[in-house]
Amino acid sequence: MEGISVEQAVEQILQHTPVINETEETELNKAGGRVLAQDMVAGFDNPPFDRSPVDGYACKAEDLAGATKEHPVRLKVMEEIDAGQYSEREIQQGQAVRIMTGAAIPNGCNCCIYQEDTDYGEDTVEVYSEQKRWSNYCFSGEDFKKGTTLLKKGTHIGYVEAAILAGMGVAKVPVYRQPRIVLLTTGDEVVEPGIPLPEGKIYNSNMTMLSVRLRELGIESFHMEAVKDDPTVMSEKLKEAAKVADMIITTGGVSVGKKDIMHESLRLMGAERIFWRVKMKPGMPTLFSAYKKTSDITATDHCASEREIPIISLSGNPFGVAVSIELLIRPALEKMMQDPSIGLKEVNGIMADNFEKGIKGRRFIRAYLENGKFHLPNGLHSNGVLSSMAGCNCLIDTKTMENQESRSLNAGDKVGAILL
Ligand SMILES: Nc1nc2c(c(=O)[nH]1)N[C@H]1C(S)=C(S)[C@@H](COP(=O)(O)OP(=O)(O)OC[C@H]3O[C@@H](n4cnc5c(N)ncnc54)[C@H](O)[C@@H]3O)O[C@H]1N2
Ligand code: MOO
Repeated sequence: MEGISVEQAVEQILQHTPVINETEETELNKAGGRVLAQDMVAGFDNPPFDRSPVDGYACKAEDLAGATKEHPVRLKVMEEIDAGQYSEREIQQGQAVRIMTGAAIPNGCNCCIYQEDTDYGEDTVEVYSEQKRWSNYCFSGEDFKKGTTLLKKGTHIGYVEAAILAGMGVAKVPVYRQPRIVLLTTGDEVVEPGIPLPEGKIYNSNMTMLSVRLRELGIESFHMEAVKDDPTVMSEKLKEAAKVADMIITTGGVSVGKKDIMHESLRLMGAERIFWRVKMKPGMPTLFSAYKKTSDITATDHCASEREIPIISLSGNPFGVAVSIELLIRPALEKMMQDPSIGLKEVNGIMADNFEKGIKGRRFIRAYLENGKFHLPNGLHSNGVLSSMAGCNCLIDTKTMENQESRSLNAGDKVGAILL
């Protein structure tokens, strides 16, 4: 197979991929999936007060010595404290307060009692069990202490991290700005879904695949366009895209046919070819270029700065696009977004089925991993066929086959894969 290895391809893509260091503030509710651009330090103890974890009563544990159902201890109930209320009262020997879960425990108390262990009394209460000091008692700061760094710069914000930020009282979250990715597809045979299909045409599945996958990986902002098979038009579109993009992804037109326009389009644009062809199936004819863009001189910034924009041109076959997104684009996004959660996850397992095609070179095979076993979907494994990939959750990498010389992959073989 012609070309460089997948690893070399990734290395070269990374070399020409910028890290986005610009930051912005986003609303807390929109922070999920973003990456923190600053350490987040607690500004107060949480909870800010000692609180009851039960609905019941708070009192002094010493008062309850020897309490049983037969010989209850009777305490005077001074007041009721519900969650959200605060009492300045100092509780004395023989006294208790009625208290609800989450309410601030008043001074003088050192335990809380489940109301089920009492007679639910209003003015006085009979308590049926002893308590140790500090039992059913949550201390202020048990969640976090003022001055503690709770989340570090570079943290991927998931639902838990977002909720921690909410608990800290943060409404605007400092995050790295999102990469601006422009998606262009080529192909005179390709039309957009939603219109009747003319003879000789197919619907554009690559654009939707790329945009939805990017969204799944946390990238919302991008521009998309289907461009006809004309190198002059495409080179203009590429130049336009380069004005706004941090990265450009194209599909189709990278092979050797008369209409494989990407080579000429990128030359006309003035982009530098870094590599063409990767030793992998599908996605072999992937073309990677870098475009040096000089930003305009502005009034405030008198020196023109040069920026490099990576242009990843994928083959048109939809399964090739699906595989290349994972192997080539994800590592670039991981670097660009400084988000380790985007990195590839590798898994090992055992083949449950035979792979019926012969294996030449390094191949990535769609599969479904369940309980350590790789199941192959029904339907063709051709590179232009996507329908059989529905429901698959991994790509088997034939480089991980125990017997590298083997041309077949059979049930029982140990093999590795990347998770989708
Ligand atoms: N003589 C040779 N022919 C081919 C070679 C070769 O080495 N010598 N390589 C083959 C391999 S491998 C691949 S992969 C393809 C790559 O072709 P291109 O990247 O130039 O892609 P296209 O020709 O434009 O399209 C390939 C295939 O995918 C369909 N397609 C394209 N765009 C879309 C889209 N947006 N949505 C859905 N489907 C799309 C297109 O209609 C073609 O069927 O070249 C082989 N040929
Ligand atoms: O590299 Mo192509 O995607 O094998 O069919």
